[in-house]
Amino acid sequence: MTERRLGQNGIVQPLLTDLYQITMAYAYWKSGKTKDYSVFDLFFRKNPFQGEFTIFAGLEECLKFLEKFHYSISDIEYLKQTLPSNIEEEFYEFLSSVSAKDVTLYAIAEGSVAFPRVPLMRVEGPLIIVQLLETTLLTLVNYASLMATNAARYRMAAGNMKLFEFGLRRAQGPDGGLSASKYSYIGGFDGTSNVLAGKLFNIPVKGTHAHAYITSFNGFTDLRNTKLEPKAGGEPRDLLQLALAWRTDLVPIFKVVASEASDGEMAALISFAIAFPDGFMALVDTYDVKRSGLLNFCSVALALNELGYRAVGIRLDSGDLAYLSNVARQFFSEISEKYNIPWFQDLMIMASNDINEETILSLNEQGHKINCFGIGTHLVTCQRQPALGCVYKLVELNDQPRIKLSQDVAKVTLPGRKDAYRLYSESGHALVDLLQRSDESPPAINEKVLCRHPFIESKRAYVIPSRVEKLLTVYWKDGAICQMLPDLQQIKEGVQTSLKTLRPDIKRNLNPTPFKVAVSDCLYTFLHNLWLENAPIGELS
Ligand SMILES: Nc1ncnc2c1ncn2[C@@H]1O[C@H](COP(=O)(O)OP(=O)(O)OP(=O)(O)O)[C@@H](O)[C@H]1O
Ligand SMILES: O=P(O)(O)OC[C@H]1O[C@H](OP(=O)(O)OP(=O)(O)O)[C@H](O)[C@@H]1O
Ligand SMILES: O=C(O)c1cccnc1
Ligand SMILES: [Mg+2]
Repeated sequence: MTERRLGQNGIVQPLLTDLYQITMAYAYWKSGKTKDYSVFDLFFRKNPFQGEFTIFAGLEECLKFLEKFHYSISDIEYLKQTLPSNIEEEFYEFLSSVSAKDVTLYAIAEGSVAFPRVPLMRVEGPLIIVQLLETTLLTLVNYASLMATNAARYRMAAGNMKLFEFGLRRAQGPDGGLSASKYSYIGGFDGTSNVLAGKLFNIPVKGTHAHAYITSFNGFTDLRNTKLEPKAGGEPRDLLQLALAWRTDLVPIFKVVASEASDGEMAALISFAIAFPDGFMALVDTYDVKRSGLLNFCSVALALNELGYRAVGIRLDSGDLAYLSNVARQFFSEISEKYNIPWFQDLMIMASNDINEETILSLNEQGHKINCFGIGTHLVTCQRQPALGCVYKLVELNDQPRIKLSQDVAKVTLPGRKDAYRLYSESGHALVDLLQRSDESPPAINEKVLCRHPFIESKRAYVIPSRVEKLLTVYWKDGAICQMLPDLQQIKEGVQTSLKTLRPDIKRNLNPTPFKVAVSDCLYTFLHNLWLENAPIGELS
């Protein structure tokens, strides 16, 4: 079967929802609302991480959910036991017959940048069914988009450095861990340590070793085998003897006493190099990076080189990562020059240990020689902002607009069935996202269009777009996915392409400029008239 099917999350099913969706379904059904036709918008109100953009993700999983949206016999049995006993039997018959065949779902492209208030999805269809989808769609979009956004921010901070996601052990459970691996890859990571994610989503898997591996060796007597066949074939050589000879040679470069270096660590590195002579990567901070780890690593790497193998690099997991990376690179360069081994100066220096976006930016400022990060906790738990506040709001019922009022203007919903367009400048930058009523004609290239702030009357601007992109397109109709879906790799590339359309000031880390989201003149008037119609006039006394 395709990867996409393999990747399907087994626990995503109709009962993965809030009870109130099902109790509302019964009350809707009881009050004869089975034929009512609804339009819901799924959107967020604020970008996460004090940023001014969000990456939309999770669409494919939503579509897979619609494909199998059906209450099984055991689901119905469970609901019968759980809901009050007065619920009529016919409701359960109705519930066992529901599917998403009468639902139509429009969405923006998965991996695209998105902004507050612009629907990520517009879901239309029978009120009861579309309401029943709320929680599941939200849970599929919220974390996925948050994670992809977090990863995209790390990618921007890290530039061309390699980024690996190491978060499974710290993630919000197995499902959170799996989603984190998938959506951090989409957002810009190069791979994951999560083997199941690698298998399910075809993501590159990578890894080094833990401190336990190093500390499990006490000394050379723990080594049962020290022989390694040269890469080109021939008689196996004693890697330990070769490495020890190199260690003696290197002592003057490292300006340490050979006895300071740990023999247990050296033994661990020898055994790992024998197991993976072509992929030798060493954790060097177990005892002392400068006095032991780097010296032992370089000795083993040079011994491997004698046998025709190229070591990969080191991992630093504690201490001052900027300083230690500079020290390591300096040694690698000296060795490269002294022994005329050009690639030695380019060995990989991976850093890990509680890295977050700010750490990467700070390391960049300080100057460092790291070219790869392994990132877990902060990335997968989105520690800086643990949830994206996507909501799902009714905007139209039976062709009548619906509005949700609030004391907080930011929470007032934009009523009616709407379309969204992204207007671009001649240079290719996105200028504004424009929301219009669906029956308005779309903005046209090279024609002036009035873009209004949804709530502040005086804030408006004319825009003459050089390109107009229709953001919401139909993905699900008549019971089937109706667009070719991009694979993970294409979505990942789409994220970077989409981010390139944003001006740098919108993407910067500190006090970024908000991207403008506007409404058409027609939607502005419509919204404010409806607001006045629905807002009760109070009486002062
Ligand atoms: N040069 C640096 N600039 C900014 N932050 C750094 C720098 N080097 C390391 N860090 C960060 O500082 C923190 C150091 O954490 P902590 O004090 O727990 O680690 P440690 O003492 O080095 O390691 P451990 O306790 O695992 O031996 C980590 O979050 C790390 O990512
Ligand atoms: O720091 P994170 O971003 O979460 O990255 C993953 C961490 O997981 C491992 O540590 P481990 O679980 O062995 O424990 P430690 O915290 O004591 O290093 C690894 O050495 C990293 O430090
Ligand atoms: O492979 C690694 O180095 C790794 C994997 C998970 C967590 N920490 C490190
Ligand atoms: Mg750690």
